Amino acid sequence: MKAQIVVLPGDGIGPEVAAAGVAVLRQIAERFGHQFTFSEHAIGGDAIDRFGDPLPPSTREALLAADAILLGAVGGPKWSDPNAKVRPEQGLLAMRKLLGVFANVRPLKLHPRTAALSPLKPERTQGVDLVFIRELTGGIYFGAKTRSDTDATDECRYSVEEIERVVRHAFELARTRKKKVTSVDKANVLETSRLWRSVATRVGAEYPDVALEHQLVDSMAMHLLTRPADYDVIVTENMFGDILTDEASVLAGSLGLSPSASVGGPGAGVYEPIHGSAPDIAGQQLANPLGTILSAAMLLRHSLGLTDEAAVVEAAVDHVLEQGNLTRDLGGTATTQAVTRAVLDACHAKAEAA
Ligand SMILES: NC(=O)C1=CN([C@@H]2O[C@H](COP(=O)(O)OP(=O)(O)OC[C@H]3O[C@@H](n4cnc5c(N)ncnc54)[C@H](O)[C@@H]3O)[C@@H](O)[C@H]2O)C=CC1
Ligand SMILES: CC(C)CC(=O)C(=O)O
Ligand SMILES: [Mg+2]
Repeated sequence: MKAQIVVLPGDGIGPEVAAAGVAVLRQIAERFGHQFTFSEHAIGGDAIDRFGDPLPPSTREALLAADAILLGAVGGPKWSDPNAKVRPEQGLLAMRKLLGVFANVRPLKLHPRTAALSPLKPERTQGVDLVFIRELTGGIYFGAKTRSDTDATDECRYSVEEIERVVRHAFELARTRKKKVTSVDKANVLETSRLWRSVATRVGAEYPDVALEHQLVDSMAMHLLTRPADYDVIVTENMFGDILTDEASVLAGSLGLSPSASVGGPGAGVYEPIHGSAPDIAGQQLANPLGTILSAAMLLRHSLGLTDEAAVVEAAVDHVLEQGNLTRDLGGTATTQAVTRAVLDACHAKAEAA
């Protein structure tokens, strides 16, 4: 198959992990006889430096013509002055809005070797297999903002349509899994959450085969650490999902292991690790590339329909974890490039065996 893949390396460790994802996709294309074309474009701080715009027109044009998009990460201290007129993260938000990718799918599957690194007792993490569906194009990140010398505001707004489509996405996914949806909100305080809860309840009635429970976000943050194996699909609004998924990544052993797919728009999906640009380790080959490589596997499955190829990549990652070829965040000493090389070797072996 032919596919145009737009690569957005971004800032900090973004280029290091994006290179790992591209290397794996190139090898899969070669091994399985696909023609993937890769084109790199600017986003975030890199784009501010080069074009004065965190999502320049050349990048927008490429995004709209792509079959799939692989992103590293954006942001960093260089562009983080609270008084800066323009910020890298605006490029990321503008891209999500441009593509209409309202459902951010963040799976959390644990590998026994790395789950053992989690601060939780093994009996607590046993059997954890859950997926967050985070609403991605609405809520407080996209509301009107004001700031004066004396105060500031961020508006949080959700329409029924925005809630309904993402909740429906969660129910459809739950039907293919353990048939349970947990809808997370703050309905004891927020009007947007009360609307969220009423829409989730109405949509849930259309799925009598799927159990629906509502959970307040503060206690959800606690339950994720005390009984994570009780959950299947967790659907929530943009900011709550952003925060809960970083928390949940700890159960897997490292934030660097978590992939994501942003889907639901009319065009291409966006695939990126859930972590940020990690300025504290950038440029040192310390970044764990596995979250990005697993995002590349999601790209193969969800945007290109290449399920066998995606399974080869996921099996290769499992093999590398099993072998203990680990970056520093997982207690190892391997570099980003060495772990990527190990995944490429394992992909080769798994594809031969397939
Ligand atoms: N999608 C994106 O592009 C995102 C961008 N950001 C941006 O990233 C910048 C840094 O934000 P932080 O709050 O520090 O979050 P972060 O996710 O970049 O880093 C948090 C901690 O996790 C570690 N870490 C993250 N990814 C890792 C990996 N692959 N391997 C090993 N260790 C890893 C970092 O070294 C750091 O100690 C900010 O400018 C923020 O806005 C944050 C989240 C997502
Ligand atoms: C700019 C932020 C919304 C990025 C982030 O933290 C994320 O998408 O996980
Ligand atoms: Mg985040």
